[in-house]
Amino acid sequence: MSRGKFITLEGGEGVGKSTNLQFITQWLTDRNIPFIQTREPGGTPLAEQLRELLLAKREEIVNPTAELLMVFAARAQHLAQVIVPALERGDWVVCDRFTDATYAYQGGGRELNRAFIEQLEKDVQGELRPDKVLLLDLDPQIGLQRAAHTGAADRFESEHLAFFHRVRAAYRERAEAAPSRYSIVDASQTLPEVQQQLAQELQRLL
Ligand SMILES: Nc1ncnc2c1ncn2[C@@H]1O[C@H](COP(=O)(O)OP(=O)(O)OP(=O)(O)O)[C@@H](O)[C@H]1O
Ligand SMILES: Cc1cn([C@H]2C[C@H](O)[C@@H](COP(=O)(O)O)O2)c(=O)[nH]c1=O
Repeated sequence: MSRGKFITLEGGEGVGKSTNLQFITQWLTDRNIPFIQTREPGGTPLAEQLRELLLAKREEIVNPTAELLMVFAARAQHLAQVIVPALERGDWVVCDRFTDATYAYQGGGRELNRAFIEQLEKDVQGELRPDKVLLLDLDPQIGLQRAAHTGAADRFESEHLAFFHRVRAAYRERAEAAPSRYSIVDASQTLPEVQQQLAQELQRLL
């Protein structure tokens, strides 16, 4: 039994992750590829509770290091309980955000030390990295406008525009540094154009 493929979908707020996750899971279903769909932060009962704590708006200012450690606490649980067993069974894992989001939001957005994130990544994940990161790239101003139609803003969505420009730049920097593992998809295109590119990227993984 060969290990399943690990695919992550990344991008700023309102780039179309939810919409395109449905497309990706339908694409896999149509080809009888066994997969699980999951998300970060989240994916297990404990990690979902940590997600709620992370996303809730609150009076208290959340310390960026505390935020980073909570993200990795949720990830450790998610990896042990869900992601690693699925990959070992031969299932593909389609994950809505993973560690690239940490480099983008906590590294770029919060400006935390990158070496600290790298150390946590090594300690929590060992050698495990996604086989393919699909990065939906969009001007944050457009993304926030799109996201505004999908409900009340959470703690991250309430950040200022400069935060999201740093998030986007950090994502792009990572993707441009490793083009074989990352695919940048221009999310300002029409949905059919975005999905045509996603299908091409998935086809290459077969
Ligand atoms: N390529 C596109 N062009 C125009 N509108 C789009 C496109 N992709 C998605 N949308 C629309 O943008 C809105 C946000 O999309 P979606 O909820 O999929 O994004 P998201 O990245 O999951 O957002 P969030 O992170 O806020 O949940 C939806 O109304 C969706 O229909
Ligand atoms: C994995 C991860 C996520 N975040 C932030 C990014 C988003 O604002 C929320 C998740 O909500 P969404 O429904 O996926 O938009 O969490 C983060 O800051 N760091 C991370 O590692």
